[in-house]
Amino acid sequence: MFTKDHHSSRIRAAVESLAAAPPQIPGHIIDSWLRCMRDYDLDPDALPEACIVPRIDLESRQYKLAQVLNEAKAEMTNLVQQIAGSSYAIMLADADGVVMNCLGDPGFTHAASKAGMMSGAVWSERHQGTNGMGTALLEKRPTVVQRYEHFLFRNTGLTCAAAPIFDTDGKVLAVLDVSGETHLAPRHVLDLVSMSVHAIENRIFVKCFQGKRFMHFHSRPEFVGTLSAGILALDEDDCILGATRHAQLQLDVEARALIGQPLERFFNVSFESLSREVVRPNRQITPVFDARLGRRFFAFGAEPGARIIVPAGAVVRVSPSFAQPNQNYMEGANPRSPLQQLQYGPDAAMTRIIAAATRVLERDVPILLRGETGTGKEMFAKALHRSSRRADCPFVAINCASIPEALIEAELFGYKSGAFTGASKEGQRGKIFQANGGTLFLDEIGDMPFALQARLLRVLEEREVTPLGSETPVGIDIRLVSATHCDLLAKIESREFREDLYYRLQGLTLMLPPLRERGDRRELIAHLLRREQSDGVALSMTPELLDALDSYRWPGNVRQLRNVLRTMVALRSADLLTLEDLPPEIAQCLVPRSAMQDCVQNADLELNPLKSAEREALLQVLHAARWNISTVARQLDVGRNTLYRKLERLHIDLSNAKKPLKP
Ligand SMILES: Nc1ncnc2c1ncn2[C@@H]1O[C@H](COP(=O)(O)OP(=O)(O)OP(=O)(O)O)[C@@H](O)[C@H]1O
Repeated sequence: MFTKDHHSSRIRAAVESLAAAPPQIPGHIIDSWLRCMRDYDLDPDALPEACIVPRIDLESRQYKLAQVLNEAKAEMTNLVQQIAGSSYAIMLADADGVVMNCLGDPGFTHAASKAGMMSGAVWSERHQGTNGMGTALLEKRPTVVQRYEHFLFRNTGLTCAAAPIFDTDGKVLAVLDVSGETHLAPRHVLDLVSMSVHAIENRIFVKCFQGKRFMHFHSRPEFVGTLSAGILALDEDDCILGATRHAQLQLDVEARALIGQPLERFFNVSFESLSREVVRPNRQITPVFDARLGRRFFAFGAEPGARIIVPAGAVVRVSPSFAQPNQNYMEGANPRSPLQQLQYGPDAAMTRIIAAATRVLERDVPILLRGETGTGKEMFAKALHRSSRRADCPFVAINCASIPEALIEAELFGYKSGAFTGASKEGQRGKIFQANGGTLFLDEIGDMPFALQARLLRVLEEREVTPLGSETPVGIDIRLVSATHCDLLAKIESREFREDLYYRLQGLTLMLPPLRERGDRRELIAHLLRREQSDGVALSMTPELLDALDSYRWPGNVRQLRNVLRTMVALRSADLLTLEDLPPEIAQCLVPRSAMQDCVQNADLELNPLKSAEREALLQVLHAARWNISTVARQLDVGRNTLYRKLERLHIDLSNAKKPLKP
């Protein structure tokens, strides 16, 4: 145990006379201490303020790193389970050392956030001195930093194990870290972190080359299909499209020398000869030879669509039929924009409105969002803003229904000092001006006082605001998004809403579907439940509960669903939620599942006998699989999209099938 003085004199002595540094201090730690003193001018005793990036910066970094974060999620949850019970935080930071995601032991993550271990905190070496994430990013290799190896005395309570995540060209994308106050066996933890990093890299690789053929290989047969195996992605002509880091290591060739080359230049096999083995019940591996050096490897080939082995550390503990995120929607070769992330699975209405909004994203078209309360209109407006080039400028929301009528004018347009009794001396910039360069979201626009509507219209037409008490207009550049749950046409009819303003607001009107009509409801439930498990505890639910939540009518839409899940999580007796956890007011409204089938049986159909028989057969399979589309797709060995097309052709309407007959 060192005192503060001891700690800093030990570092200074080691840096000043490298030869005299105690041998137990590893070389990479001394190198890092040197950088801290000479390059960053840090003081071991200093207590610098934790550096936290602004929220908007964090969100844009998370957006850029979306694919890595998506693929890392499951692995981080695995890690949580593997080191459960210790006081630790598991963090993923981007290549600049900014923490993107932080999970861990609930007791510790609270204390950890005080030590700056939280989303948005910067753990680069420059900011925090020698530390797991910052030093691993610079060293570009898995790194342990134990207590007094930290440069800043204030971090010496921690032990960190971190490993960088690379892309296939060797560029560092991010870093995964486990940091704790307890003295975890650091080498063991580093092994776990390194395994998770390999699993994440493999997942990203497989996702990037989705639909391609893969060859898995290793020099030892027992390692084929494990994390240490190499994976090559191949096109139909056996040409190499990509290679994982392990593939490059084993072949001792860099990606750029592999890509575009025929497979036969490196192995004495064709993909055909390998994949023939895969159809056998027990996946066989085939001995193959390195075409250049004659070394022996073992390999198997996986056809596109075949279940690809993405070796992972441990299996995530979720109930087997709990809706997993729909792979096609949650992930993809390209990161999804914040708008696209609002869709969790197949749903025609969401696809349509997201596509329409994306088309006008960079055009000066005002958007009017309609939809029942709680359908996510404000979330949609925010996502629209974050997906556009205005993302770095303000998003300003104003709820026209909740501001007293007397204040709304000042709130919107601002005022000069002394404009009215009670006005502040300095005056105030109105919300419209605050949104300059960004997005102004007018929620509950139907409740805007009639008299004000004319002023708003003028602002929109002339693109300038004149604060109360002023005569000088100020030019503005805003994107306008408004929202309402009421029928504006009826309000126009009753002379409560100006028709000219209505047409000015609705350059594009988008109707958000109620939750009960969304085809991605089950995936949305799964997503919201995952959001509630921020303390790192893996929550799951029984299939019965998922069915029940799926079939409820949700008058309060996504807001109500989120609140119900939040309550269930808070009051739960175990991490596996069951029907018992349902709030009574929801449980009372449920209808037995058998009653739900009628609507699909009695559809008014015009199908030929063959199609009718196919429909019957498919209904039976769906029924047996509890209407789980992924299960059915797997059983029938077709893709989910093909299955959805088939359902449509055979007039099987899933959302009807699952809806209760009465709310
Ligand atoms: N697509 C979504 N994904 C995750 N959560 C959502 C989604 N849509 C809505 N929510 C949740 O529901 C809550 C309500 O959403 P939001 O305020 O955007 O709805 P709204 O339609 O604007 O409601 P209101 O009409 O009552 O103002 C949000 O706080 C959010 O937690």
